Amino acid sequence: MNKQQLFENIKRKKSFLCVGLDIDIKKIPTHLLNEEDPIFAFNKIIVDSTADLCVAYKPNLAFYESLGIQGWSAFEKTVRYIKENYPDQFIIADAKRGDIGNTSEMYARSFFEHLDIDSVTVAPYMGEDSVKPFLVYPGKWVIVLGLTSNKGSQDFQFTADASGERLFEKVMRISQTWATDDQMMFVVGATQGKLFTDVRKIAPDHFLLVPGVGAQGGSLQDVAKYGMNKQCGLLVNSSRGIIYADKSENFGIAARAESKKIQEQMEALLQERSLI
Ligand SMILES: O=C(O)c1cc(=O)[nH]c(=O)n1[C@@H]1O[C@H](COP(=O)(O)O)[C@@H](O)[C@H]1O
Repeated sequence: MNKQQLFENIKRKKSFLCVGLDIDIKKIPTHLLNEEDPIFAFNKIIVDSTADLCVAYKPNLAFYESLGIQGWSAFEKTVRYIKENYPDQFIIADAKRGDIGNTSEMYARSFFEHLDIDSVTVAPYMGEDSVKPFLVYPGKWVIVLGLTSNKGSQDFQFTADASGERLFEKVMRISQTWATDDQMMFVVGATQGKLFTDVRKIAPDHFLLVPGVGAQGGSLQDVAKYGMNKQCGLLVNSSRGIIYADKSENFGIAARAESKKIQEQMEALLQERSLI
């Protein structure tokens, strides 16, 4: 999927919501534990309940890998289920990979060859040769960590060099020379509010993956105010706020209601900017 297609999906669905599939086996309704694959059974209901309200899904690998082979199998089944039933969805493997080139090549193979996933999150700390192996797949995306949503983002990301350039700015300025904005996005946490203005100075046209609304308390209004561009340019993720909106057997209905609430806010924000 390219950038224009992603924007078309956003306009058609009046939504730039990404549903985070961060499934903790300890938090899913107990009746599902009798299923052969409880995590996949949970995901199927979440996806079927939300697919018309969102444009992307983001399974975070940690939640699957924590269960070993069973978790990886649930991850693969989930990706295949989305691809087969909702081919317009943009799938993000949130894996935060990145290693020497030879190793990154293997990570890229597992997400883009073994599985036909659209994008993978990558930590840029190891530099160009750790990111480039993900960029040789036409139509596939790398989502580089820019300015993260967590408290620890203060530890390194704001450190400025002699010229005043902060580390997150340097990361975003340099890494965008490795690929076009049809292949690269940046992660910017919703909790960073006004700083989206600074991000947009460096990356005016890139799509941003924005986690941190919902459970982490980031403001969708601020993200749109300071971060939206002429192609929307935002994929706003919520995981726990949607998937655990209700912990009973009604979790699918509750996840849909929560997604609908966010989608309606997004529709209003897109209208305000005359994008729909
Ligand atoms: O790369 C990410 O997606 C990410 C970056 C970041 O800065 N902050 C952040 O929360 N995330 C991920 O986004 C999701 C947020 O989940 P909730 O806080 O439950 O909505 C988790 O999968 C996080 O690992």
